[in-house]
Amino acid sequence: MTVAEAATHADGGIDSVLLDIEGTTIPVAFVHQVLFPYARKALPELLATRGDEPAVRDAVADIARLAPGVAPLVQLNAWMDRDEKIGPLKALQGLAWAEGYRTGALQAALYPDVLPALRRWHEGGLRLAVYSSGSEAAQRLIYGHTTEGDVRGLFDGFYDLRIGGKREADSYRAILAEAGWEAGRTLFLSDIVAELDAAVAAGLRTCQLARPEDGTRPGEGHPVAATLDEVARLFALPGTP
Ligand SMILES: CSCCC(=O)C(=O)COP(=O)(O)O
Ligand SMILES: [Mg+2]
Repeated sequence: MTVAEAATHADGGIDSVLLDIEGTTIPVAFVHQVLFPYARKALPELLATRGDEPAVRDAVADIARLAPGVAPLVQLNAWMDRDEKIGPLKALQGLAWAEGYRTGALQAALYPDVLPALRRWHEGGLRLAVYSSGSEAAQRLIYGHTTEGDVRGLFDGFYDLRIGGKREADSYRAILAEAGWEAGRTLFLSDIVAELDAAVAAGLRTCQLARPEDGTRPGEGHPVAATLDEVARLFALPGTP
């Protein structure tokens, strides 16, 4: 759909926006070249020294259930090699990143268009929430440690894989039920077409972020935007520049 066509179809009825993180609000390069390597390096020591913490114990128990007989670190490395979106890996990565944000080694640099747009949308009365494969704790860390400070207050909710996988329509239904949002007035933003397809199956409106700096390719079946300002124009969101 072209920008003009989407604008024609826009009814101005969006009151809630659900946002993916990687490729939508944060550069793919930051996740793959900064966050993932940081966690991969930190995980051996984390497993060796923090095994008594409930969150670590729970994640290790989940790994044993999903991959019986495989050493936790071996399994984690295999999942990381394949960029698997799987609960215990995401929980442990979140714990590793917490230390990086605490020491200042990590700071989240969002795409430059993101915070100005989210602030306008928030001030304009839109409800915002996050849905990422990264754990809820990791999401809060990212938005709590951006280059512009703690912006967690912009969001009403943080949803992760506990609600279900991002390519399953039931996950979006569960988010709507929990948030009390209406499907037809909720816009889901992501760079991944399979996620957008699942959201459409649950009745949500969708827009793909295809950001040239990430090399994301526009897919079929959804309006496409390169920035959140373009999303705002396509869907007549509050504070459209
Ligand atoms: C919470 S930031 C790290 C994101 C992450 O771990 C990941 O796998 C990317 O998932 P997304 O659903 O945001 O594309
Ligand atoms: Mg993404």
